[in-house]
Amino acid sequence: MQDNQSFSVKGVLRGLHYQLGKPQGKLIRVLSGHIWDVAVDLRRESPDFGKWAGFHLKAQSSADQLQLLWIPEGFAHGFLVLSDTAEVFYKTTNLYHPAGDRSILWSDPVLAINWPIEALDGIPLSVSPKDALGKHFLDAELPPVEVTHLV
Ligand SMILES: Cc1cn([C@H]2C[C@H](O)[C@@H](COP(=O)(O)OP(=O)(O)O[C@H]3O[C@@H](C)C(=O)[C@@H](O)[C@H]3O)O2)c(=O)[nH]c1=O
Repeated sequence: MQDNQSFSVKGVLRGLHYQLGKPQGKLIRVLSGHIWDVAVDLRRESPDFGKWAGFHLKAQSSADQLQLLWIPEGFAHGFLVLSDTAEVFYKTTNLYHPAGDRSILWSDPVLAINWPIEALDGIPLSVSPKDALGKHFLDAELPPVEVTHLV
């Protein structure tokens, strides 16, 4: 539906983002560099609700397999750039919908995401003002329960 591309330097942390109203599944590919990518299950009906999963994603070199990560609708998404620079390309299942744009705090203590900050070799984290004001998980406005998931 929409193609996005972002460029970031080492230490940039984006997330944890999701959209209300027009949820976005995301197919992630790193064009250059190395990121640690994380998905958080926000589907209240899911047995994995509130759990996170992290993945190292690197650009494909001639010897490597192509790495693509699929993040379904109903998940929050974020990543931390571990290489000097990184270009990330991702396709989404819905268009950007600013009114539904939401951010959960990357450092939320309930989620307790184990970001690989030690891999930054002392480079400080860089979080946007918007993401620094992300909601705590327990205060976040979550997507509605998907009736289709219950049957
Ligand atoms: C994502 C996006 C942002 N924007 C604008 C809004 C704002 O002015 C500027 C920067 O927005 P952000 O700070 O949200 O950009 P960014 O931190 O790159 O947001 C992305 O982060 C990763 C982790 C995701 O999961 C993506 O879905 C997306 O939310 O770009 C668009 O116009 N269209 C878009 O699709």
